Amino acid sequence: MTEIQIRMFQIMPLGDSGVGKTTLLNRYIDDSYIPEITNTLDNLEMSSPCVLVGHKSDHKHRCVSREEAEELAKELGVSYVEASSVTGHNVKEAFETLVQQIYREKKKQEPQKQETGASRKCSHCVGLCER
Ligand SMILES: Nc1nc2c(ncn2[C@@H]2O[C@H](COP(=O)(O)OP(=O)(O)OP(=O)(O)O)[C@@H](O)[C@H]2O)c(=O)[nH]1
Repeated sequence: MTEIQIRMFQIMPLGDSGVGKTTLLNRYIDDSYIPEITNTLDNLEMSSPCVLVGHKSDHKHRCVSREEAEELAKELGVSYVEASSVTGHNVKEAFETLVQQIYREKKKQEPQKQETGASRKCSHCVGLCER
């Protein structure tokens, strides 16, 4: 019988107010876009694993060039993905890139541990099923 492992991760979108954290999550979770969303967060700090998302890639006018953003991602040592909650472009990829990084980190932290059967860590937001 095929063994299925379920891992649960907590993730957190970070960024200035209005960059589109809520809409990005909505697009990923519900595949929906609701443009009028009230502000939900002020500033927060957090450590890696992290993916830098160049959001609103559908926008006609860029605030930051791809080169600048890629340079920043390199400095920070994180992956860079350009995405849009309006069109859904690369939204899935952004979250999957993050989950892959989390998974790699966990593997590094637990190199000896062989898990069998279902394993459950903490709840919220994203679950990854491996076959
Ligand atoms: N063009 C474009 N606009 C977007 C996109 N995503 C969000 N927006 C716009 O940006 C606004 C802010 O989006 P939110 O998701 O509320 O931003 P937030 O980062 O959660 O904001 P806070 O709650 O203040 O932290 C939305 O009302 C949309 O008008 C996108 O992919 N493309």
